[in-house]
Amino acid sequence: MSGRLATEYTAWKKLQQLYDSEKTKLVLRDLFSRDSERFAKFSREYVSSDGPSVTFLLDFSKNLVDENVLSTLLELVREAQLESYREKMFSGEHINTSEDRAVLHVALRNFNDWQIGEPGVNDVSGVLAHIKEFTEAVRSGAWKGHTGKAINTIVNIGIGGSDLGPVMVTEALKPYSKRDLKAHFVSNIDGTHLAETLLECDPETTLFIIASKTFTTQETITNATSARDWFLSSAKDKAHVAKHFVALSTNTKAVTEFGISSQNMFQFWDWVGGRYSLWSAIGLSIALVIGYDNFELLLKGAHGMDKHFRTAPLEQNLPVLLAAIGIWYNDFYGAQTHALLPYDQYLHKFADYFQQGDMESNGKSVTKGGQRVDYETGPIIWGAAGTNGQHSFYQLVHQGTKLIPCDFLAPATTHNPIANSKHHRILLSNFFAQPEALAFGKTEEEVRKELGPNASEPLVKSKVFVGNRPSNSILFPILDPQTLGALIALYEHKIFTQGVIWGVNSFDQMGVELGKVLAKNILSQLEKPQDVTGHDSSTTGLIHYYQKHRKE
Ligand SMILES: O=P(O)(O)OC[C@H]1O[C@@](O)(CO)[C@@H](O)[C@@H]1O
Repeated sequence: MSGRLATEYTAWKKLQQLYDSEKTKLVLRDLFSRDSERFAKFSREYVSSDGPSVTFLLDFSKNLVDENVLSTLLELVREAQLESYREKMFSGEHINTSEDRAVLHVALRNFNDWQIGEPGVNDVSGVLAHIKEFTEAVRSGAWKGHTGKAINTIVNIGIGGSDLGPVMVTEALKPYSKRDLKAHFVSNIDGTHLAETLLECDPETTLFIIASKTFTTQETITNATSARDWFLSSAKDKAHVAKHFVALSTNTKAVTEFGISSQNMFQFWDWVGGRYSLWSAIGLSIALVIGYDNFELLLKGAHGMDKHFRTAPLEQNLPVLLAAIGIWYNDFYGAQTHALLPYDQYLHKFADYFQQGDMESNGKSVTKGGQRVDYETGPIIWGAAGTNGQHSFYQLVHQGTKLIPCDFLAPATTHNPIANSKHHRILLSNFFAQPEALAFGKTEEEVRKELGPNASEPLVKSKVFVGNRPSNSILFPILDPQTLGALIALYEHKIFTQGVIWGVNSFDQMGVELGKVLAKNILSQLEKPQDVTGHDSSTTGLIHYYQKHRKE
């Protein structure tokens, strides 16, 4: 049962023994040379069961596993009762125990496929209808600003899950965007973010979207207030706010107190986690940019993956396979990070998105049962689009002292086949080559043969690639809304599965609270040096230096 210490599982102990006894034998050069069927055995093609067609290939053969390791990892998944916990999630049980909430982002893309009893679930379709109606009005020009002009600019003001999902998806699906509708995303409290954005905006043709689940987040409310002040400095009449401000929130009271009417509010519910909210009203900016129909394809692509995750046998279950293999490195090989490396410029925000998605979910050290873990939990998620990463951090990934499991993702077909797709062929040649280099490296013998007999020993040694560095490769036909939806859901369910095994609550975020409280206290002390009390000498010294050197 989840909430237990993972190290208590029998399968965990077996995995430790396997690691200790088999590690030196799990060498990819040997595993591949011994088994010509390895790729066939350790790759799966995903094909959506219904809804919009989605297919992609997951090749996990370049991982440091054999059949025995993989089956033992799946034993661990079973012993942690993943399947039972998965059903609790899908059925709306309050598995977010610290906040007594259900976890039902799957209900946002369910299209009434499954009956779920949680209050609000039956209102999802109504909110989607409101999103459809509103986005079509704005995109068609029917929605007019206070001087009668159509909207040509949207500014989403939100942070964390109220920003990262819309940013990542609107970047990823730019080929589907309405190019004459400019989208901006303001998240940082740093005045620079809003100031620089407003330079691009005309108050007569700009729509502000205030995105905040709680509608209390200091950065967002401060930015929203300043944006409203900026707007009113030219529009003057507060009545005009209604044509240029909408809100996305669970907090109707706070929205109306801010001055946005409930008619201009798109509601969602407490069972939507911030980092799982792009499928909800938080996705309004996405639907404005790519159109409601494509937004619906995004949701339906995710729903197809939900059905796969809910029903596929563990051996065929892609989120479970990714989760299990990730735990093998994180908890037995000592890997501290996991790299997401999309070979698609449109996915350049993919890793950023899952920094919150994964690290805010599983960056925990206490189980749901209140025990401090004695094992590693959530990995550090990072990454960048290929091939840029190859000219930045791949040196360390290939020849550094750290094991960094990598996920490579790529579309077989580009949206931009310039130069007769020459660019795409070069991109994909790297997508294929990097995992090969990481897995199989280059031996000292191969280096000597290449450099000849006169090469110095240090030079030879510096050119050896030890290899045996693991990766997953995900290859899909083209990056369209439904495929993106399925890929995001794939990783969401991977994160869920790992959280169940580690016994942590993947759906609260207590760790973000202390900093906020301390900052509020310091904010009240920034005026004068004598105001600064109750801190260590470092914090006090820093604040005094700031007070001495600030100009404003
Ligand atoms: O949507 P909101 O309520 O403004 O929260 C924004 C973000 O702040 C948090 O750090 C929680 O405080 C993230 O979990 C959340 O996505």
